[in-house]
Amino acid sequence: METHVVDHPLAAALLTTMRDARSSNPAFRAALRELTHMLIYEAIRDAEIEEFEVATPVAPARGVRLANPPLLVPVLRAGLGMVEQASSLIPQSQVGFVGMARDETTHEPVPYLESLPEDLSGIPVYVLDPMLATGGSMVRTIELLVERGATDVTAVCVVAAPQGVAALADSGLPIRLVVAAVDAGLNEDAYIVPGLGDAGDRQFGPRNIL
Ligand SMILES: O=P(O)(O)OC[C@H]1O[C@H](OP(=O)(O)OP(=O)(O)O)[C@H](O)[C@@H]1O
Ligand SMILES: O=c1cc[nH]c(=O)[nH]1
Ligand SMILES: [Mg+2]
Repeated sequence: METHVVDHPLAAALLTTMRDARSSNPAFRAALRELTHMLIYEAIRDAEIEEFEVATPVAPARGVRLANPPLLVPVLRAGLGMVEQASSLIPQSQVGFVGMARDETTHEPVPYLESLPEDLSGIPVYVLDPMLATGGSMVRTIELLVERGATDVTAVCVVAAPQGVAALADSGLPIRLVVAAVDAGLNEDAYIVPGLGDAGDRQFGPRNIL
């Protein structure tokens, strides 16, 4: 599996704000928004383009646009904090939604919402979720996409554990990973260490289901 770690001082500074337990929910959300900008910028670097002609005030010029804009899929809740920035960078993109909550005892993902186009064949899909811990939620999400015909999926994450990266690689699913950092591991509650805590709670407060 292709893994691209976005190694950049500005990305590292934003990630530091997200890691810092003293950062307020609004500060955490703002840093995630800005960091998403950099992750998407890197993720789309090699996307296919098509050319067309534009007229400047002076002369004709070569214009370019994305040949095949991606479908963006934030994984609720935590991925919601990435979707506005991603869709403003790629205004032609459409957005689908997956709701997934990890059971706090078993650490297994429990899907609770699936709002996606019927047929994803030929459409690049960018899954947005800041956290890749055991990898269970991301693998389950990509399985939902593959069931609809997706063959080109990019996971855009902020922090990953090595176990999550391995789970994606071992899944055999058509996936590449763009991430700001791969941390040391997981603790007994399957939280990433050092990580940044619960990315959903740090944006929105505690969740009330599961
Ligand atoms: O790799 P995994 O072990 O599956 O863990 C990662 C998942 O956990 C978090 O969501 P959570 O279940 O906390 O839901 P939330 O976004 O609503 O807080 C995170 O946003 C991922 O979706
Ligand atoms: O560290 C972790 C693991 C799962 N989900 C989170 O939000 N954070
Ligand atoms: Mg959470």
